[in-house]
Amino acid sequence: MSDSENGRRLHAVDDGLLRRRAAISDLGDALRLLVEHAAATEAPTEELRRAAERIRQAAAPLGERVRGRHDSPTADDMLAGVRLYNPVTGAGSALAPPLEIHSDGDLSIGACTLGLAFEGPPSFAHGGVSAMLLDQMLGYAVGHSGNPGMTVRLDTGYRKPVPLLTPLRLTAQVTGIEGRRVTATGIIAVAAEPGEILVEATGVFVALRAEQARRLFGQAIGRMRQSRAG
Ligand SMILES: CCCCCCCCCC(=O)SCCNC(=O)CCNC(=O)[C@H](O)C(C)(C)COP(=O)(O)OP(=O)(O)OC[C@H]1O[C@@H](n2cnc3c(N)ncnc32)[C@H](O)[C@@H]1OP(=O)(O)O
Repeated sequence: MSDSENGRRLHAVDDGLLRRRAAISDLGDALRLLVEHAAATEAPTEELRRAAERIRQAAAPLGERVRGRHDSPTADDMLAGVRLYNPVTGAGSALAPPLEIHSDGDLSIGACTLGLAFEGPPSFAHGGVSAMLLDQMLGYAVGHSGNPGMTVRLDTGYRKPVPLLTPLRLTAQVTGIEGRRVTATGIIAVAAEPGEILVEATGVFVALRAEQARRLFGQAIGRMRQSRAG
């Protein structure tokens, strides 16, 4: 194959991948709308039954070709950090708010708004949801520092309840690195009052030894390489 033919082929593959990622995001948006409406609806009982039937019908074709536990989604790029179904940040996930994270120097900054589907105490977020957001924030900061690891400890302090339907600002940063252990801290605040801490967390992350990475993720990485080669 000539260079230009190869270039055209790669370009076509990229276009296909981009279109698939856009479609996954679109489906994610639709699912999140559904989840939020389902948590908030006061529609008549018969409408709930009709909706349940229509949703089952819509889900059926998606279930005809599915991946197994160790297969990466074909649209993901684990090495580049593209994880479309991450339950906190994934654009394709029905469960994700989704939380959007970027870095400003050593500081990781996140933004999201939690809908009624995330309710714990009336009108406020479930405490486990706050812990999930902070685990992701801290993990991102740890990865961004160049020392990615898995959470081995997450301490959360709940100072004030986190309001739903209110833009939130989250921040995180690495505070210490000792051998394989990285410590990070983070907070959740209302975006309009970023100085007032609602929830704070400190996490300890441990870098995997090569044999641990092979034991835990070897099958998934092997399948990802196979599917890329094919
Ligand atoms: C950009 C990408 C963004 C991605 C964000 C993702 C965020 C989400 C991250 C997660 O949620 S990860 C999923 C939840 N975590 C897990 O499932 C991890 C489960 N734990 C394990 O599988 C093992 O603990 C692990 C393989 C990580 C480590 O096992 P080891 O047997 O190597 O640990 P070891 O007991 O030797 O401890 C290593 C170090 O950590 C320390 N350590 C372990 N547990 C600890 C703990 N609980 N608190 C404090 N330190 C702890 C331990 O003292 C030791 O310190 P030293 O090296 O200084 O001796």
